[in-house]
Amino acid sequence: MVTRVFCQTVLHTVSARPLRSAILRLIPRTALLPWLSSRAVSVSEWPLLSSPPRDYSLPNPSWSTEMRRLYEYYDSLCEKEMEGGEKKPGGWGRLPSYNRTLKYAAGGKCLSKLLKEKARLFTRNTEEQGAAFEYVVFMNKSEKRCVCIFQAGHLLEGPPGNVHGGAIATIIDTSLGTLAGYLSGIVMTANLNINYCSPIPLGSVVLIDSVLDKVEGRKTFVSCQVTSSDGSKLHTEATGLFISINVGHLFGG
Ligand SMILES: CCCCCCCCCCCCCC(=O)SCCNC(=O)CCNC(=O)[C@H](O)C(C)(C)COP(=O)(O)OP(=O)(O)OC[C@H]1O[C@@H](n2cnc3c(N)ncnc32)[C@H](O)[C@@H]1OP(=O)(O)O
Repeated sequence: MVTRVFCQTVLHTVSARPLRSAILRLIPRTALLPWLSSRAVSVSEWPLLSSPPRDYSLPNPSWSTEMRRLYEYYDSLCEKEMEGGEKKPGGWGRLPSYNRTLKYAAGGKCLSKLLKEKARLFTRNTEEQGAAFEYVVFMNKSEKRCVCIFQAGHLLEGPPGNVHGGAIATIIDTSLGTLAGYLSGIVMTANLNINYCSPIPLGSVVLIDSVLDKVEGRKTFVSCQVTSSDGSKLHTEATGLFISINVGHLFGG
């Protein structure tokens, strides 16, 4: 709370960008985590917005039967509050997803003012449902693993009828980055290695299963496999290196 108030004060009062960055660099990453990480967000915790932001990871009419089936499967594994306030243990949790991560993270509204007003998260930049990246991430903290259910829309075409390699890299970066960020705080991608094994048909649903390999100081090593929804076909394999940064790094510090 103290950190949050401090950051908001700095951002409101310090207008010189280098000085602002320098001050923000002094704040430990871990202190910022609770209000920057996407898992800290819930609509009920966002009283500053006049209308709640759209959570793009919830089912919408463009989702295929397979996408819904997988969503319902992982959702059934999630921790749920039961009648009487007791929690049904599950180990899994669904991560909400907004089109301006920083703005909708609790307390991030002030930081987001420093960024371009029209900026949108690359994977959530169209309102046309089903056109591009339809995905939802389920996190298993104890297993240090996450599963992303991804349905590739028609705007992601590369080879005729199949998904563009850059779009595949994007959803891999998103999945691995979400896992690394969840486990290590604010991170940036330093390295991605991708092996494309078989094409992903447009409109199909795939699973991106990501795991933590190791953490060495500021370096978080993660890897993933992209498979068909029944797991029978391997489409892509990747490894990623994510480096923990101070928030000032995002502002040129
Ligand atoms: C914020 C809220 C998020 C919420 C979730 C949103 C969901 C969406 C998720 C979307 C996710 C999307 C995410 C995105 O798309 S992030 C966007 C794409 N990434 C970038 O633009 C990053 C650009 N690069 C940099 O900013 C810096 O180079 C970084 C920050 C990466 C490191 O610069 P920094 O000056 O800080 O660190 P350092 O140079 O002292 O190096 C430190 C250590 O790391 C080792 N090293 C460095 N680079 C490499 C390399 N390439 N291979 C192997 N090793 C490497 C290095 O040897 C050293 O090791 P050691 O000597 O200590 O052993």
